[in-house]
Amino acid sequence: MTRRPYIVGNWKMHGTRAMLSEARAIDRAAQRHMKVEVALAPPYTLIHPIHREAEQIGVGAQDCHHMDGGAHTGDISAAMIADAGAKFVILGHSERRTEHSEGDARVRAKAEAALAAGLRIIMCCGESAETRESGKAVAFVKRQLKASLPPADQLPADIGDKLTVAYEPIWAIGTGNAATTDDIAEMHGAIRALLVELFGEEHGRDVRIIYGGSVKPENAAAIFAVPDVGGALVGGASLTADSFMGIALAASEPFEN
Ligand SMILES: O=C(CO)COP(=O)(O)O
Repeated sequence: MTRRPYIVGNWKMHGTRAMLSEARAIDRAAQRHMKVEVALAPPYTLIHPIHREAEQIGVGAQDCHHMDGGAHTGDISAAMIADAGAKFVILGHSERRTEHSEGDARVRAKAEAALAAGLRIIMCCGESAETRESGKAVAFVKRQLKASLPPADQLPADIGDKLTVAYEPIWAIGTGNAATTDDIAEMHGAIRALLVELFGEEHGRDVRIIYGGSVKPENAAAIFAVPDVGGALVGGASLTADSFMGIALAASEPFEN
């Protein structure tokens, strides 16, 4: 099955209620791009207000704790974000891995907790500039992803619906320098091969692999034309409806010919 392109906005630590008008505009515009699946991961505080109003877009969170509950001051569980209206959660983002010392085993525990709470997951992976320069990017990402994903027997049968992989090279995030289409093609091909090895031909091909790192309306069409690119995880350019929907338009055009 070929799934719709998946365009996800990661608002990171941006957005107060004043941003709800932007979310509304994204939701309205998304109704015109039904061939693309559009979603937003706002800060926790905006999940419920966006969920209440959104008719077309999916709403998710940027992280969750790996435990169901308990004495974890300042944390939030998968069940809590689901209760607020989240349908998915981004896990293993490099900013979490770096700023909160999250290793692969912790990320994997979060994935198991999220799936148990009925959430879909967007599992992030990506190498640093040093790793790329040393020529070990593909090996690093394959190892990181394999260690961060739950084993096949713990994943639900509808794996292509529950799991999306996001390749986000750290050096491309927020820099304005997206990876080249050649680098994206090589990495997404390697990730696809790993997914087929882990989950079998049918399920491994059903999982969308989306690219993140300085995606903008100007470079989106070229990136979406790369084989095995199933959408984008967008930071800065998802903060306004104009630029975010410019990216969604680039994803829908080839499918509207
Ligand atoms: O980290 C990202 C999305 O999760 C990418 O951020 P930018 O689009 O701002 O580079």
